[in-house]
Amino acid sequence: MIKVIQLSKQIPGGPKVLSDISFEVQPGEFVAIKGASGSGKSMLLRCLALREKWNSGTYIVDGVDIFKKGFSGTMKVRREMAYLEEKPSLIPNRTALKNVLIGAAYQTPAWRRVTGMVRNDDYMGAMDMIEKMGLLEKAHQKGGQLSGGEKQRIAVARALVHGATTLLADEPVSGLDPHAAEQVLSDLQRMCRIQGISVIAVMHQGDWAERFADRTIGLNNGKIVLDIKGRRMTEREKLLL
Ligand SMILES: Nc1ncnc2c1ncn2[C@@H]1O[C@H](COP(=O)(O)OP(=O)(O)OP(=O)(O)O)[C@@H](O)[C@H]1O
Repeated sequence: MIKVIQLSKQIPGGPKVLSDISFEVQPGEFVAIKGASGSGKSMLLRCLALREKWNSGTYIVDGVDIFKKGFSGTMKVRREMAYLEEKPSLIPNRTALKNVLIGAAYQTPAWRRVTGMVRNDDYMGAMDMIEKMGLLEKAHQKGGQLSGGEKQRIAVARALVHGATTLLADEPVSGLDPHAAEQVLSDLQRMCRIQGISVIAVMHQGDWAERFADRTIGLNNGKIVLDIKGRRMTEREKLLL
């Protein structure tokens, strides 16, 4: 379980972009973050991934107080929380499989990377993730030859290949056509339901959040103004974003 208590973030010498953010996310929950442009959605994800320093707040992951643990807390977040940036890129002339294996590169000794030899375990793990994203038949196709939706699904496989339990995804369907977006989101939904992976995704456009997420957290001006579970947003609530 992830627990965020009173997270605040101020840009050095600039504005406060997140104020008193508190929420919990259960294993297997699919949480959508919504809010107008500039409301702090990407900043919130980057803070959860520890890509941005928090000014204040408490961060508890599986019962571990991350900031109290220092370096080992940071390593826990790096291990357990996979971050998928908006429009991730694949290496176009490498296969989908190689692109996923690169996701595990920091766990691979330099000599293996130089010789290009891949551990059987890594190979199996990468193929397993590609299969979970429904793309086994594309594993040996070059990254540059995949469609936008397939690239995104391979990027999800690459982000999760080290065994992360949470995916932090910034606009995972931006720029995709509706069919591809639907496939990406239903894969993510399946991962939550079957494998208990938690997904926290910025999904501001359209009604994707309502259709695929279990819960919607709404931000306005760096503050949580909505936290809705198991139902659609009312028209009045939409006006708060
Ligand atoms: N490095 C920075 N320096 C100054 N201001 C920043 C920086 N990063 C973010 N901000 C500001 O923080 C606020 C929140 O930014 P953030 O990128 O989280 O917004 P967002 O809700 O994701 O917007 P969008 O939907 O347009 O991507 C914005 O006002 C932005 O200008």
